[in-house]
Amino acid sequence: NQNRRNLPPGPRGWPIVGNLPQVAGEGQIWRLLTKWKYEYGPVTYLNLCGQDIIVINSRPAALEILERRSAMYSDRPRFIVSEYLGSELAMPFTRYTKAWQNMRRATHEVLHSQAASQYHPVQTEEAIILVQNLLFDQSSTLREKLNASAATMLSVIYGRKSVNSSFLPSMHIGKPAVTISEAPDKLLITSDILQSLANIGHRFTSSVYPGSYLVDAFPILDYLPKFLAKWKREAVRDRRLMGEAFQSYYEEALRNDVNRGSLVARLEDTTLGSGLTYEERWWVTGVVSVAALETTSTTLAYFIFAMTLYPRVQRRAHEELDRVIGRTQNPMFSDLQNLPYIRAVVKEILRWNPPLPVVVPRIALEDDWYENYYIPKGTAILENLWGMNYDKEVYGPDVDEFRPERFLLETEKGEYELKPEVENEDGHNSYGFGRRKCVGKHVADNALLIGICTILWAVNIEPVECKIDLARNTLDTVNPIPDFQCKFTPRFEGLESFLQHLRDNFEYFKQNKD
Ligand code: HEM
Repeated sequence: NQNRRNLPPGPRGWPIVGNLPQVAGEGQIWRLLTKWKYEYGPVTYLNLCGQDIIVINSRPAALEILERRSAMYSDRPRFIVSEYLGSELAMPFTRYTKAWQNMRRATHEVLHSQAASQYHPVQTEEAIILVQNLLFDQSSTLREKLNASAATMLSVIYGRKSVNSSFLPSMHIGKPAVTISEAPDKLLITSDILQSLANIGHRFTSSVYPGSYLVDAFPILDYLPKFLAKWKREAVRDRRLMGEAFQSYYEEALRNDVNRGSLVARLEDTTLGSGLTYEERWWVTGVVSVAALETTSTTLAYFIFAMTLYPRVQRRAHEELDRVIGRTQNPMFSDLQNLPYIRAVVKEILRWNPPLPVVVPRIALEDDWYENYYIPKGTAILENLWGMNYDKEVYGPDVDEFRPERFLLETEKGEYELKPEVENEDGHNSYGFGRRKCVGKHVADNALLIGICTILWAVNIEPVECKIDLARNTLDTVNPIPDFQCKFTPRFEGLESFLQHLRDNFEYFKQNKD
């Protein structure tokens, strides 16, 4: 094919295996892809054992290919192990099918920007609970506290009563025996739903990591019978475990949600779930919970980490909060319009350390051209969101720095306002592009805005002298959680009783007591 002479540039590969040796075993692949971006440009060509891959490294290329031509680029390629795990039921991994459309429609219905504002009250209350836990709860780890806060979404999906009755970590006896990072490829389902959902997420995302399974490079290996293929046995077993877990969460929610407001109840009681089979309904609710949980809690962890590294940013945020909100009331969603610095902090966190630096690839459904480059039909298209967020031409030479001011203009009074071009735009690329763009984006933004604002309003975050380990080489498409220590202290006297007073008057808390 003459056109193949016009494939985008990329690193030279080996005969037969192509670029596999360069990418296989390379943890945090987005850093390597971003290094190549500076050598080869906005689109890079790779070949993994004959599979064409084009990496999209720039926002203009992503907008042109994934948004303007989205009809041609919304399908996912086939990953054999992921298929055995149940990808056809797991929305972020599903092919571009009628079933995906029905799942997307049902989830969009409860997550679009106006629907998302219904959750403001519970997100505001959850932010207060998080602050209380950060300051005064010595019994759980930082990660557990952040996960519990991100689990607000579970109450939307499964109903508040279900979440309160059994899902929150404080209700569980003992800690899970194995943590996520110790066993990413062995699925562990425990009585702790938050831990189990995180483990399910890692099982899927690590199964699509480039080069992680030989069978995806050499599909002929799929003909091996189960007794000769450990990966197949494990994937079949894990699919069963996930299905059983999702089904039990779903059915427990159906029993407990007497108010019938949860996504689960709406899927059963209204036309929302009409295009979905019973099995698809418990999978979609389970998988959306997975997608919501760790992305949000990892972003909160990076926020706290950034505050330990950049006290100057924390000081400026405190100044803005003292000026706009004061200390006699807690932040509300209606305050955010007057808090440009806080809004810039949230944008900068998502730019600086996106929880998903690369995304499950798409596939080109037809032969196509981008600028003068040829994209053959069947090419896997990989979004390098990290590379886009670290684009020096867009964000300046200091892309490694955490600097919210890049989204701000300073006024004559020495205050800040958001640059007009980011007032209604994300300013980063971390939610992806086109028809598969994150469906939970509005809920996620709201949780981060009110969570980060409330933490900064109430708490001083200081580093504790320790070795920070950011170099872990997980073979996964998700950003590893920073491992660090810090100290939280109240920002003003009387905070403890003020928080308790707020909590005593919560709707959420009252229902909790019923
Ligand atoms: C900071 C938080 C979050 C980030 C950075 C994030 C990012 C992303 C990204 C990059 C994708 C893939 C987009 C693509 O293929 O181009 C995605 C997909 C998805 N996200 Fe999120 N997400 C977040 C939170 C959430 C939340 C809170 C929910 C649910 C309430 C959610 C539900 C989903 C679902 C269901 C998909 C699959 C969409 C599809 O394939 O149609 N996410 N997310």
